[in-house]
Amino acid sequence: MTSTPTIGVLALQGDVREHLTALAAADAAARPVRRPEELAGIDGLVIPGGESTTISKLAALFGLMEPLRAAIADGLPVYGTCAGLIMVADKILDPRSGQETFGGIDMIVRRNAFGRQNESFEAVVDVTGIDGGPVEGVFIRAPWVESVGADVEVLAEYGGHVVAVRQHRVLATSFHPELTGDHRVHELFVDGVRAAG
Ligand SMILES: NC(=O)CC[C@H](N)C(=O)O
Repeated sequence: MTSTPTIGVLALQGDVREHLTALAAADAAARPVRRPEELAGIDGLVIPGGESTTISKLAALFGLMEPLRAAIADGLPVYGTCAGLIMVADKILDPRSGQETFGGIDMIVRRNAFGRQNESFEAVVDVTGIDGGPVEGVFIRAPWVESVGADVEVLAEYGGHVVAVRQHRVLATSFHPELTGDHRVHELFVDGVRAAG
């Protein structure tokens, strides 16, 4: 692959523009993806936060559920943030009825785990594989990872809970790094996409 991979941002809901900006800063060619045809030609995909129940519904409506499941199973590198982490989980502990995921990481996640009382906060998180000190994570009604399978790497914990994981080419964080102007998590993902090519 060339040194500038093309990375899609799933544009059904969420911080699409901020992810496009962060990916461009991490030296990727980034573009929104809404329709199954737009999956062609991408080297990786970011799934933004938002509301996982809505993303699940919209993905089904746009005909993206099966193509994306197949692409991930086939090795497409994906980075999911917050609701995006939920979308790449093989299992949700507390799904809404009918809520589905794309899967990709052998883990069980708990939605809204950090609690409604404290719905949104920022915290510094040490992420394995990221140099130069901890990253500032923005947690917005964030999930945590309840348990992981043997092939899943835990990259970060916060408050005793797993908040960043990777399995093969799929990376996921409970927090939003696209809101801070620090692009190191996106760089970690883009480096992984280059290595996969
Ligand atoms: N900021 C977010 O992405 C919130 C995730 C949301 N609580 C969900 O269950 O999908």
